[in-house]
Amino acid sequence: MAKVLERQKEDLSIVIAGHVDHGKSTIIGRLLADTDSLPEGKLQQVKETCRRNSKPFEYAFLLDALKDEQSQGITIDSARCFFETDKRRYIIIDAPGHIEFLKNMVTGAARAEASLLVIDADEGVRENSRRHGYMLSMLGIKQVAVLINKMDLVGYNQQIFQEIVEEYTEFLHQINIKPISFIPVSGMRGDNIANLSKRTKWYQGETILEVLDSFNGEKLPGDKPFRMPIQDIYKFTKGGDDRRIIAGTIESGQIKIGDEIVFYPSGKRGKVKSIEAFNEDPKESVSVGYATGFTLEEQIYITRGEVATLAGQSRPQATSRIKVNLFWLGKNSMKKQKDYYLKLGTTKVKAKIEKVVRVIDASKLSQNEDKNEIERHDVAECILKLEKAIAFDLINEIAETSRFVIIDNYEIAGGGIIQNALEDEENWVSENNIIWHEGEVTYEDRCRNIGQQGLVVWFTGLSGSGKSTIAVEVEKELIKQGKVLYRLDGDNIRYGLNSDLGFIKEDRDENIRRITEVATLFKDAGLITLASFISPFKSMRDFAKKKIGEENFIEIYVKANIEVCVKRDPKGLYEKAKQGEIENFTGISSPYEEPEDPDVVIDTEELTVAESVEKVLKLVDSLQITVDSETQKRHPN
Ligand SMILES: Nc1ncnc2c1ncn2[C@@H]1O[C@H](COP(=O)(O)OS(=O)(=O)O)[C@@H](OP(=O)(O)O)[C@H]1O
Ligand SMILES: Nc1ncnc2c1ncn2[C@@H]1O[C@H](COP(=O)(O)OP(=O)(O)O)[C@@H](O)[C@H]1O
Repeated sequence: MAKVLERQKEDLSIVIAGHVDHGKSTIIGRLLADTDSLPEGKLQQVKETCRRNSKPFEYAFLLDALKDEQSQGITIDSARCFFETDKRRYIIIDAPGHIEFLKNMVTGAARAEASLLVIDADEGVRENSRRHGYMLSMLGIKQVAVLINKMDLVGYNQQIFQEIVEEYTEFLHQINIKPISFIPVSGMRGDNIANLSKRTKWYQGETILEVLDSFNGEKLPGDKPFRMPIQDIYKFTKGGDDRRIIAGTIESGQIKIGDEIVFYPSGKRGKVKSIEAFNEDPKESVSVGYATGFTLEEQIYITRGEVATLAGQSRPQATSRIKVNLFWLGKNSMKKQKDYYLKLGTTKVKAKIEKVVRVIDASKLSQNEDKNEIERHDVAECILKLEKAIAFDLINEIAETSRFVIIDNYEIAGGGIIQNALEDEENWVSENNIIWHEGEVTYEDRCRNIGQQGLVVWFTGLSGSGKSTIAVEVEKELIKQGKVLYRLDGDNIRYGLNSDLGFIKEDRDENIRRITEVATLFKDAGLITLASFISPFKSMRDFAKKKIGEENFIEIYVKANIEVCVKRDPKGLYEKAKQGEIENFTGISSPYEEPEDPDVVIDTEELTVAESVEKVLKLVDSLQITVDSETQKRHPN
């Protein structure tokens, strides 16, 4: 588990951004030097090196010199450095690559609460001065100070300063940012960084350090509703210790023992039994910023990616259709139809563009409503369709649980914020006034009653590959183990429930849809369902997995070559199909789409029936969390 954060003096993370060569590194070097945050002798050492190489000393060199030093507490990793004023400790995040910055903002590794935007007085407002402003505004960083740097190059001319102030203020106004101040500075000469400069007598404002100290720090814990994205569940089952610690980092709010937690999107609930801290005594309460864990009175099954919230406080949104504002930094444009991953908090789901509403040029602020793809450096408003519902907040409510990144081919390629939660189109039932009637007995009650969790083991494969043979044997073994289960088989279901369906694609899809509904109900009853169907189409297998729930679903590909299946031909059907007596026969005259990423592949040409069965049982065993019989309840509360 992540170490609990040590917190003494207040921390404030600031992102520093600006066009290349506008002087970010020099300003950072100055800030470190002027606040005595450099290691003993470092300044002298760098000056000495410059002298030896007959190079004029620059404060920017300090950053390079510090990059290698990891031990001093104030040194720099490639993107961050630290310094202190009397008021607090600052973490300066340099945002050169942006992707890294984006990742840090979204994962919480380094989350900026304010920003310094640097503009070169000599060059004036450049494309990136505007783009970076836009990006920060979008990510919800509203505390901004603008540093007009290199004033020495323009003779400390107030007129030039004023013109830039006017031009940039107008731009920032359009993107909803009201800068706290504009400061005329020279990183090179140290004007208005830690001390007011005599060279800008016309400037009546504050130094950079004073402005930093005037930024608001993070909101007090408890100001906002509790949010903790679940990172992991740690199970201890040895030596009488049967705790299940639900771990994560608290993004906002606080909890205490006895509080009722509601997890989203599942809606599951439980009461906090204990609060755990790594290498520390258990605590009574814990608040924002801590990596922590808690246990619950109830044994409920939740997974990474859910968001823990407090009952009675405002709830997060949960849907699989969202309207977002995103900016794209990927080499390849973001396109409709293509699958991406969206990562928000600890959840990661497949995402597709449903609609590009408009594309905005972040520098010129021009808009285009006819584009169908999002190019590098574009900002876009679009509707995303996610593979399943996720929990999140809107940017104005809780920014931390509203920011996301988009992953394209394993790399972060864009990011943004969620503007709106949209109705799930699949939710036609609500439009037809059909409302699921929740009884008072919960899924957890049912599971406790029979001492197991609901699980669907889905066997897919060609006719004759061995699905039924294996499922029948697995069923016998699980019954011996005392499990409560039911086996659903292609032929049996088509015997009654689906006797109206044939083998054209539409009928096969409807077959699997109905079976999925049945399996979902069985799962909800706490049963183990062994489902063996050819289920030749990936889209319907994915549908089953999504509907039943990934954590309660195992996909097993029972694999055997078509030639082998034809040879086995246990029911003589291949022979008939070849003679043209059966139409649309899978593998002969109808396709079978092989699973791309099943939980397990059972190659029945290689394994014996007994070996196949053992493989399945092992997997079922590793996933089935047996509910403790002592806590079994015959009746729910
Ligand atoms: N045209 C055609 N294609 C495939 N299978 C056929 C066909 N006609 C009848 N059968 C018999 O039906 C069983 C498959 O039913 P499923 O419900 O599993 O099929 S599907 O998932 O809807 O594709 C299948 O059972 P298994 O051999 O156990 O797979 C066959 O016995
Ligand atoms: N390792 C194996 N696993 C399962 N079945 C096997 C295996 N090796 C041979 N077989 C034979 O293959 C046939 C599979 O038929 P069946 O289980 O009805 O397939 P399906 O349900 O996939 O149509 C049976 O006759 C079975 O005895």
